Amino acid sequence: MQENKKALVLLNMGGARNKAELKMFLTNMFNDRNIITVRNPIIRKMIAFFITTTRLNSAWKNYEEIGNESPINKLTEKLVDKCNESIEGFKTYQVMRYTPPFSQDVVKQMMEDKITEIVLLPLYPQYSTTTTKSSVEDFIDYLPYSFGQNIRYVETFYKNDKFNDCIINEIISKTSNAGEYNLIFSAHGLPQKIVDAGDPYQKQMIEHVEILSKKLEEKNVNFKSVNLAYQSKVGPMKWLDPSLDEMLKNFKEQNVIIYPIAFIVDNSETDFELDIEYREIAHEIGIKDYQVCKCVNDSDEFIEAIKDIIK
Ligand SMILES: C=CC1=C(C)c2cc3[nH]c(cc4nc(cc5[nH]c(cc1n2)c(C)c5CCC(=O)O)C(CCC(=O)O)=C4C)c(C)c3C=C
Ligand SMILES: [Fe+2]
Ligand SMILES: [Fe+2]
Repeated sequence: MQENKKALVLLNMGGARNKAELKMFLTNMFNDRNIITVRNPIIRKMIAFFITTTRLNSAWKNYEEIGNESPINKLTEKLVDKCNESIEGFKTYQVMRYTPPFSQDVVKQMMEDKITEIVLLPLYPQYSTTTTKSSVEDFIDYLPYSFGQNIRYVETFYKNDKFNDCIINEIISKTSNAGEYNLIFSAHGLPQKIVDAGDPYQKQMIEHVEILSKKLEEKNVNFKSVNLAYQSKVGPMKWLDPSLDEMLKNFKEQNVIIYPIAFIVDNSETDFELDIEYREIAHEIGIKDYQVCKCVNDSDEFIEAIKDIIK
């Protein structure tokens, strides 16, 4: 009888290691039918070409400020290594959606490794068609038909208690005086049109913030205020409200702690946007102390949460 060989596959977005990869990232992202939802692939290709061409140089300047690459790749690799050291019974792989390693190549490797059972873990706590669905569909597209049904995926894990403990502990580590700080959960934004078409991301995000607020209350950690805002708007369309820029304006001469609630590992949106760009905005507004929490990354606590999430 054939031995059962299980794989845990971490799915993430990817990010640029250099300027050529930023072009690749943008091209692949804007050709994704879950991101640009126009049906005609030729029109989508034209839109992708237009956005990539106009955005490339200005976007690259942001990566120059964080060492010429996104931290997302190295941090996801560290997480994979730690899973391989600590999670028994699984070989862990990573797949990125818009930069290598791509599904096609990893699936090929997994078939060579004679994997017979797969658990997909998209590194997005809340479900979105633009992230979870896009990554899972892309992976399954490359899985040979002969592999059969031995595959399952984690749709969301924002309700997982161990995961939420990781978030709470990071937030608590930022101050010994919560009453003096406003806590802002900052989520990556989404076009309103995608939510109106049925994407559950906003609803789950609101629920996640409620769960975390309750957990803080239970621990008797009482922030001056707890808020949810959306960062990283791209283009002229309406995106989810309130934006992080607008939210920060409420806290002139006050202290703020930001938690990046949509991400598992730090990336350009945390290291550049939150830590550099929004910090400057906060300074201009007159915010006194502005702190950005780290994502859960490859912390021992998060590895324990993964064990619980996939069990
Ligand atoms: C229409 C555009 C975009 C949608 C929708 C979108 C959704 C979305 N994205 C993330 C997570 C990440 N996005 C990242 C970068 C990034 N995102 C967009 C656009 C959309 N995202 C762009 C154009 C970029 C590149 C940077 C830039 O030019 O602004 C990243 C960072 C990758 C890295 O380089 O480190 C992450 C992570 C989520 C969770 C999400 C929807 C829920
Ligand atoms: Fe994004
Ligand atoms: Fe951005």
